[in-house]
Amino acid sequence: MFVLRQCLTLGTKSSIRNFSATTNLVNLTINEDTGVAIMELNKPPVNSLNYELLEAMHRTLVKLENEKCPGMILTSSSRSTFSAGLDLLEMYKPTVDKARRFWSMLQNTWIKLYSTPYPTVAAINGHSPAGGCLLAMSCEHRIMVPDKMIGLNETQLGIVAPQWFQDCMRNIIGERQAEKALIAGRMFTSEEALKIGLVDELATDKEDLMQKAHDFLDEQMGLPPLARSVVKVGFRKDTLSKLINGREADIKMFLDNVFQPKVQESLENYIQMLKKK
Ligand SMILES: CCCCC/C=C/C(=O)SCCNC(=O)CCNC(=O)[C@H](O)C(C)(C)COP(=O)(O)OP(=O)(O)OC[C@H]1O[C@@H](n2cnc3c(N)ncnc32)[C@H](O)[C@@H]1OP(=O)(O)O
Repeated sequence: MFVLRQCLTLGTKSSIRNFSATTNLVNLTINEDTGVAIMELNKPPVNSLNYELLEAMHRTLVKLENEKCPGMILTSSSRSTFSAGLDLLEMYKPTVDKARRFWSMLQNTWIKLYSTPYPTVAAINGHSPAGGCLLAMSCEHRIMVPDKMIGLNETQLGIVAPQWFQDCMRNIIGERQAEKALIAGRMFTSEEALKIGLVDELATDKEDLMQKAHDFLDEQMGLPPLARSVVKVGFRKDTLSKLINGREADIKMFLDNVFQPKVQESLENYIQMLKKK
């Protein structure tokens, strides 16, 4: 543990391999002593998930899988935001081809993240609405800094959280809480999210956040990895298979939904509102 902390705080070059050169959108740091990967989303200002960021994430997850990563921390380089969710500009007046390509990459990335055999922890160092919340919920453990917001707020935007977003939430906070949260499109403060189990721990600041994330991975990496991963994937397989076996239907649902005039109107108003802030 001491070695790991020293590497992180001092940035000891011999112990950390940094792959940020391969893609600027995701900074990947791997500790050579422990193998632990830190995947830092780096699309300023708010890590909105456009095709390019999703593709960079997917590529990074494939790399980690090939290298038999023992554990991964997902976090963000933004000071305010973990991820602002799906990039609204990808959904506002797209061509059919662009929308289809975007949604398919979102599916690819989520399937990879949700099915990782190794332990994953979301170090949520900022706001985490909608697709940002999905990323956090796809990790095994969630630790969040205080005074930020997290949740699936789609309803409030006049759009519908896809079934697999909803399933992820239901799997974590249970049927009743998820139904209430999803119908209202409710955003929770960090403290409220802890109370309902949407996040597992709160941290005092970024340093504490990363320390707690490493502590979680240390504990998980002490377990027999094969048994651990079989149980994890077993718990997730129904949610995964639903999407994997229904990818085309899910794309069709997205396309039908996103091209509705009412949805386009809601997106336009929301984008304008964000720009005027
Ligand atoms: C039809 C099927 C739908 C499928 C399901 C959809 C899922 C989704 O994920 S939809 C996206 C939902 N996301 C949100 O509701 C978040 C919107 N953003 C915010 O609430 C805030 O930006 C914030 C709390 C995340 C961060 O606040 P702050 O630090 O104050 O930053 P600003 O609001 O000033 O934003 C900076 C900059 O970024 C633009 N922006 C914010 N979010 C998005 C986004 N999701 N997509 C694209 N662009 C976004 C914002 O417009 C600002 O732009 P500029 O004015 O040009 O700087």
